[in-house]
Amino acid sequence: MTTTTTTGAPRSAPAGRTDVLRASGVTMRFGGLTAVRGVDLAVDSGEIVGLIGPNGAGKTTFFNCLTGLYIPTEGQVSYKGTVLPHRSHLVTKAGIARTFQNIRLFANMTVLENVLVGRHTRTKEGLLSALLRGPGFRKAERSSEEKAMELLEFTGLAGKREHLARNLPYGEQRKLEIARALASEPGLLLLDEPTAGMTAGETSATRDLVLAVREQGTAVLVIEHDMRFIFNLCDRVAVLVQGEKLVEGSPEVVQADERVVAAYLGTPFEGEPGEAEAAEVREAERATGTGPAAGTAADENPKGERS
Ligand SMILES: Nc1ncnc2c1ncn2[C@@H]1O[C@H](COP(=O)(O)OP(=O)(O)OP(=O)(O)O)[C@@H](O)[C@H]1O
Repeated sequence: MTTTTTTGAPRSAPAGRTDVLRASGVTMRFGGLTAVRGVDLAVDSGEIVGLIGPNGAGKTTFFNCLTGLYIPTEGQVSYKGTVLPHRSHLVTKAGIARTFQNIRLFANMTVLENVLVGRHTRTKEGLLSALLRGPGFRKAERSSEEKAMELLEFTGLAGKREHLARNLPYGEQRKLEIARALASEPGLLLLDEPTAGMTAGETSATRDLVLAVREQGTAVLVIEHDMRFIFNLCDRVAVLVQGEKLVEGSPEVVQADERVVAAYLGTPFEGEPGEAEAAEVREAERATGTGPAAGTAADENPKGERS
């Protein structure tokens, strides 16, 4: 895959693969702020796709639109050909699981219990029952326990099954989050900055884990600021800048795209998302005399970069 795309609907899965995720024209506005603008993105079976972009580019907002936490202002999201509801537990039930930028474990529950809670969408018992550990949950727990232990073996945490989540080292807490997400048996796993704050060794272990997740048949969409991690791991990478998809393609194509480098360095470039709107505002300010006077430092440096 070496295509570079900036516009257009998400393409269909290539031969031998099937559509897992298709996001079409997803836009999310918060009042006057458009955090995500008309983003198309597809993930196919067997793929690991990276989503990168500078701080505030809209990556997490886009994830929240995919997982039903936000109702997109425009656009729609399908999973395996079915449009998803705007309810996060129904999205999980449909087959999309996620981890969050900040660790969200049940700190005072054991490692095993955390994974068992993650099973609740695949059992008849609800989350409340799981948290209260009522009789119905205990029965369902017996059949879930085997699956949970498999996941703990898979993530290398089986030996710590009885440890409280809060006592795990940071890297293992991140692993536990992934194990818990996998407990819902997803077809797509969304990871939001899985290596943030990790040592090089932990990052490398996370890479191996994500590759193993793919081997087990779960496609992955991952947000990450660690470029080395993304470019070594992903089959395809999409770049968001100011809420818009700027580039999408193989890691080689994306790394070589000078617009991506410029976006990270904060250097203006031709056709930059939001640049046309910014130029209109500057023109209006000039016309009404409300903007900075021509020739000032601010006018020459419209992005307000420090020199
Ligand atoms: N609930 C919200 N209400 C208002 N504005 C929001 C909300 N969530 C996000 N934003 C704004 O939307 C923009 C995109 O934020 P978002 O967190 O999605 O970016 P990001 O690419 O994930 O950034 P980072 O890499 O720093 O996590 C930012 O300007 C942010 O302030």
